Amino acid sequence: MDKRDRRSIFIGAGANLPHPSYASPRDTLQAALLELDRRQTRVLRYSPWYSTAPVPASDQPWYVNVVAEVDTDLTADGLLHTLHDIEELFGRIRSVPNAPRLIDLDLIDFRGEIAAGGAGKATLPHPRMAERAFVVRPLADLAPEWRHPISGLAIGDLLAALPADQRACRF
Ligand SMILES: Nc1nc2c(c(=O)[nH]1)N=C(CO)CN2
Repeated sequence: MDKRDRRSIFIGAGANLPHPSYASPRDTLQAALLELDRRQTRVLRYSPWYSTAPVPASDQPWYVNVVAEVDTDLTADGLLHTLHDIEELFGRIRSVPNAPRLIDLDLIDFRGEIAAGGAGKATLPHPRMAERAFVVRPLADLAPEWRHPISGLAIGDLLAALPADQRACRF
Protein backbone atom coordinates (compact mmCIF):
# COMPACT_ATOMS: atom_id res chain seq x y z
CA MET A 1 0.00 0.00 0.00
CA ASP A 2 1.31 3.45 -0.78
CA LYS A 3 1.32 6.43 1.55
CA ARG A 4 -1.94 7.84 0.24
CA ASP A 5 -3.83 4.60 0.88
CA ARG A 6 -2.82 4.56 4.51
CA ARG A 7 -4.24 8.05 4.86
CA SER A 8 -7.64 7.05 3.49
CA ILE A 9 -10.81 7.15 5.55
CA PHE A 10 -13.81 4.99 4.69
CA ILE A 11 -17.41 5.28 5.85
CA GLY A 12 -20.05 2.59 5.30
CA ALA A 13 -23.66 3.70 4.89
CA GLY A 14 -26.83 1.63 4.87
CA ALA A 15 -30.60 2.11 4.97
CA ASN A 16 -33.63 -0.11 4.51
CA LEU A 17 -36.60 2.06 5.46
CA PRO A 18 -38.02 4.95 3.44
CA HIS A 19 -37.50 8.38 5.05
CA PRO A 20 -40.60 10.58 4.78
CA SER A 21 -38.58 13.44 3.26
CA TYR A 22 -36.76 11.42 0.61
CA ALA A 23 -37.85 9.44 -2.41
CA SER A 24 -35.76 6.37 -1.56
CA PRO A 25 -33.27 5.04 1.00
CA ARG A 26 -30.55 5.82 -1.53
CA ASP A 27 -31.62 9.49 -1.60
CA THR A 28 -31.59 9.53 2.22
CA LEU A 29 -28.01 8.22 2.30
CA GLN A 30 -26.88 10.61 -0.42
CA ALA A 31 -28.30 13.59 1.48
CA ALA A 32 -26.78 12.38 4.76
CA LEU A 33 -23.33 11.99 3.24
CA LEU A 34 -23.57 15.47 1.70
CA GLU A 35 -24.11 16.80 5.25
CA LEU A 36 -20.48 15.86 5.92
CA ASP A 37 -19.42 18.75 3.67
CA ARG A 38 -20.71 21.13 6.33
CA ARG A 39 -18.78 19.41 9.10
CA GLN A 40 -15.10 19.76 8.22
CA THR A 41 -15.29 16.62 6.09
CA ARG A 42 -15.25 16.11 2.34
CA VAL A 43 -16.60 13.10 0.45
CA LEU A 44 -13.97 12.21 -2.15
CA ARG A 45 -15.41 9.11 -3.84
CA TYR A 46 -18.33 6.72 -3.67
CA SER A 47 -18.36 2.98 -4.33
CA PRO A 48 -21.10 1.65 -6.58
CA TRP A 49 -24.44 1.52 -4.78
CA TYR A 50 -25.59 -1.95 -3.78
CA SER A 51 -28.91 -3.46 -2.94
CA THR A 52 -28.25 -6.15 -0.33
CA ALA A 53 -30.26 -8.79 1.50
CA PRO A 54 -30.49 -8.13 5.25
CA VAL A 55 -27.74 -9.71 7.37
CA PRO A 56 -28.61 -11.80 9.32
CA ALA A 57 -31.22 -13.11 6.86
CA SER A 58 -34.73 -11.90 7.74
CA ASP A 59 -37.90 -10.68 6.07
CA GLN A 60 -36.85 -7.03 6.50
CA PRO A 61 -36.68 -4.96 3.31
CA TRP A 62 -33.40 -5.17 1.39
CA TYR A 63 -30.81 -2.53 2.23
CA VAL A 64 -29.14 0.08 0.09
CA ASN A 65 -25.42 0.12 0.93
CA VAL A 66 -22.49 2.25 -0.19
CA VAL A 67 -18.95 2.97 1.01
CA ALA A 68 -17.56 6.50 0.74
CA GLU A 69 -13.95 7.65 0.94
CA VAL A 70 -13.71 10.92 2.83
CA ASP A 71 -11.11 13.33 4.08
CA THR A 72 -11.59 15.29 7.29
CA ASP A 73 -10.04 17.81 9.64
CA LEU A 74 -11.60 15.88 12.54
CA THR A 75 -10.08 13.11 14.65
CA ALA A 76 -11.50 9.59 14.37
CA ASP A 77 -13.60 10.14 17.51
CA GLY A 78 -14.70 13.54 16.22
CA LEU A 79 -15.79 11.99 12.94
CA LEU A 80 -17.65 9.21 14.79
CA HIS A 81 -19.58 11.83 16.77
CA THR A 82 -20.33 13.69 13.57
CA LEU A 83 -21.71 10.51 11.99
CA HIS A 84 -23.93 9.98 15.03
CA ASP A 85 -25.15 13.61 14.84
CA ILE A 86 -26.06 13.14 11.19
CA GLU A 87 -27.84 9.87 11.96
CA GLU A 88 -29.92 11.72 14.55
CA LEU A 89 -30.63 14.56 12.13
CA PHE A 90 -31.96 11.96 9.68
CA GLY A 91 -34.22 10.37 12.28
CA ARG A 92 -32.22 7.30 13.28
CA ILE A 93 -33.74 5.66 16.33
CA ARG A 94 -31.34 3.36 18.17
CA SER A 95 -33.40 0.37 19.26
CA VAL A 96 -32.36 -3.26 19.09
CA PRO A 97 -29.34 -4.44 17.08
CA ASN A 98 -30.14 -5.27 13.44
CA ALA A 99 -33.56 -3.53 13.57
CA PRO A 100 -34.63 -2.02 10.22
CA ARG A 101 -33.26 1.48 9.89
CA LEU A 102 -33.66 4.82 8.15
CA ILE A 103 -29.93 5.32 8.21
CA ASP A 104 -26.74 3.78 9.55
CA LEU A 105 -23.34 5.44 9.16
CA ASP A 106 -20.31 3.41 10.26
CA LEU A 107 -16.68 4.42 10.49
CA ILE A 108 -14.92 1.51 8.75
CA ASP A 109 -11.28 2.62 8.58
CA PHE A 110 -9.60 5.84 9.69
CA ARG A 111 -6.18 6.06 8.05
CA GLY A 112 -5.31 2.54 9.15
CA GLU A 113 -5.61 3.44 12.84
CA ILE A 114 -6.20 0.65 15.32
CA ALA A 115 -8.28 1.57 18.38
CA ALA A 116 -10.10 -0.48 21.01
CA GLY A 117 -13.04 1.93 21.35
CA GLY A 118 -14.98 2.40 24.58
CA ALA A 119 -17.42 5.05 25.78
CA GLY A 120 -17.97 7.45 22.88
CA LYS A 121 -14.78 6.34 21.14
CA ALA A 122 -14.33 4.74 17.74
CA THR A 123 -13.38 1.07 17.47
CA LEU A 124 -10.98 0.86 14.53
CA PRO A 125 -11.12 -0.70 12.09
CA HIS A 126 -14.87 -1.40 12.41
CA PRO A 127 -14.95 -4.67 14.38
CA ARG A 128 -17.51 -6.49 12.19
CA MET A 129 -16.59 -5.11 8.77
CA ALA A 130 -14.74 -8.23 7.59
CA GLU A 131 -17.87 -10.38 8.12
CA ARG A 132 -20.14 -8.09 6.12
CA ALA A 133 -20.34 -8.40 2.36
CA PHE A 134 -22.33 -5.17 2.29
CA VAL A 135 -19.14 -3.41 3.45
CA VAL A 136 -16.41 -5.64 1.98
CA ARG A 137 -17.78 -5.69 -1.54
CA PRO A 138 -18.19 -1.93 -2.05
CA LEU A 139 -14.84 -1.32 -0.32
CA ALA A 140 -13.19 -3.82 -2.68
CA ASP A 141 -14.62 -1.84 -5.63
CA LEU A 142 -13.43 1.48 -4.23
CA ALA A 143 -10.01 0.46 -2.88
CA PRO A 144 -8.86 -2.89 -4.33
CA GLU A 145 -5.42 -2.33 -2.75
CA TRP A 146 -6.88 -1.95 0.77
CA ARG A 147 -5.64 -4.25 3.52
CA HIS A 148 -7.16 -4.89 6.92
CA PRO A 149 -5.08 -2.82 9.38
CA ILE A 150 -4.94 -5.65 11.98
CA SER A 151 -4.88 -8.91 10.00
CA GLY A 152 -3.10 -7.48 6.96
CA LEU A 153 -5.50 -9.47 4.75
CA ALA A 154 -6.21 -7.98 1.33
CA ILE A 155 -9.79 -6.82 0.72
CA GLY A 156 -10.10 -9.31 -2.19
CA ASP A 157 -9.25 -12.17 0.18
CA LEU A 158 -11.81 -10.95 2.72
CA LEU A 159 -14.41 -10.90 -0.07
CA ALA A 160 -13.54 -14.43 -1.19
CA ALA A 161 -13.78 -15.68 2.41
CA LEU A 162 -17.36 -14.48 2.89
CA PRO A 163 -20.20 -17.01 2.86
CA ALA A 164 -21.70 -17.42 -0.62
CA ASP A 165 -25.18 -16.34 0.52
CA GLN A 166 -23.80 -12.96 1.65
CA ARG A 167 -21.94 -12.46 -1.59
CA ALA A 168 -25.29 -12.32 -3.40
CA CYS A 169 -25.30 -8.50 -3.33
CA ARG A 170 -26.58 -6.86 -6.44
CA PHE A 171 -26.72 -3.34 -7.81
N1 LIG B 1 -27.56 -5.96 4.08
C1 LIG B 1 -27.41 -5.29 5.21
N2 LIG B 1 -27.68 -5.87 6.39
C2 LIG B 1 -27.51 -5.18 7.55
C3 LIG B 1 -27.04 -3.85 7.54
C4 LIG B 1 -26.75 -3.26 6.28
O1 LIG B 1 -26.32 -2.08 6.19
N3 LIG B 1 -26.94 -4.00 5.15
N4 LIG B 1 -26.85 -3.17 8.70
C5 LIG B 1 -27.10 -3.76 9.84
C6 LIG B 1 -26.86 -3.03 11.09
O2 LIG B 1 -25.66 -2.41 11.14
C7 LIG B 1 -27.63 -5.11 9.96
N5 LIG B 1 -27.78 -5.76 8.71
